Amino acid sequence: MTALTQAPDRGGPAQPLLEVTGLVKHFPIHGGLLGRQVATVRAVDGVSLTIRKGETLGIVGESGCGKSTTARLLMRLLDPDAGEMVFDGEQVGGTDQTGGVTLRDYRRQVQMVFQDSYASLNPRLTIEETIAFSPQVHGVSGREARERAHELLAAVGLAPAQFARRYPHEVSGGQRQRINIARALALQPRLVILDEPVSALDKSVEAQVLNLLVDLKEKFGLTYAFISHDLNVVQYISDRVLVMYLGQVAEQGPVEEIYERPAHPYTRALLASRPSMDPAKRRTAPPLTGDPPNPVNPPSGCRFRTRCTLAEDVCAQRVPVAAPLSAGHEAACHAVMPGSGHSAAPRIAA
Ligand SMILES: Nc1ncnc2c1ncn2[C@@H]1O[C@H](COP(=O)(O)OP(=O)(O)OP(=O)(O)O)[C@@H](O)[C@H]1O
Repeated sequence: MTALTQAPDRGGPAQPLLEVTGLVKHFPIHGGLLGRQVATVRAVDGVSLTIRKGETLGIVGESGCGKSTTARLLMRLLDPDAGEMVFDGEQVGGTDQTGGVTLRDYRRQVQMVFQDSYASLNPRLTIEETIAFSPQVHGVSGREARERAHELLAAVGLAPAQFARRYPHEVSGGQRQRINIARALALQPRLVILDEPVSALDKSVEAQVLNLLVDLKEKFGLTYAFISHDLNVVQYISDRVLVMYLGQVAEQGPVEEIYERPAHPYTRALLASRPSMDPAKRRTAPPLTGDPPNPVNPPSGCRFRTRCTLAEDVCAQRVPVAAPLSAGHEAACHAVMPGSGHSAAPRIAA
């Protein structure tokens, strides 16, 4: 048995693997003849989250709410403007002097799978070369890296004898996404960030790839952050769910809590807007209307207030903080925050 088929001891499921506090990423917009900065897109604006060992954290929200920017920050493909990241108890971005995990080591332990399976593969490399590339960069011998590539091809359901020598354009979209997954696992990561990994696939292929991801997580002892705008897919795959709105966290909690007892009006509206065959799952709240505001100039106070049926004066005046609702479930909404001044808020006992 080789190292790849043996899941290393990664600790109990409740321990945090990645803890992120106050993550911020603003993009400057330049314009005019002199190319001066004319505006700032507040793509991610104070996101805090925890991904526990062995779990899948689903991240949902409408287009433009900052999911992909969050994914790139978690992967450290982008540098945050502010915020702290702690990976398995160690500060991310440390040096020999400061201690902590170096970015190079972090980027080995955290890998990413993107939506566009074709764009993320080099068309000039065979599938075997594609998967073996990163291990070789990290000092694994050519022979061992090729063996690892074949083992991973088999693990993602592609017969090595049939696929190893082919090029990305010679396989289907679903097979290409399997290759991307194999490539992401080649450095034996602990955390895999999946950014809309099944959104470009047909429904039947989508189900196969989702089941494959579930199997691989078990087999290799992985932890996932799963980003998607598809609430049904996120419900299927996640243990916990984080709902983003306009660069911030609206609500987070265990998957059953979020889907059965959503507290934030945004989560309720999102769920009411999703396509469902089950009438009981439809229209539990008014569905979403309109588009999210521009993240260059977000509304004051609660960012959702301009689309919220519960909005009151306090929602424009104060930024809501996350209110704890039940174990691990919290929502940033004045209407659920005891003593917030919102007419629907629980009263604080004297
Ligand atoms: N490099 C960039 N420069 C300027 N603005 C950016 C940049 N990248 C993202 N944005 C903006 O940041 C906001 C968040 O974008 P992001 O792609 O993270 O959202 P998303 O939730 O992943 O959306 P989608 O589901 O459409 O991919 C958007 O308004 C987007 O236009």
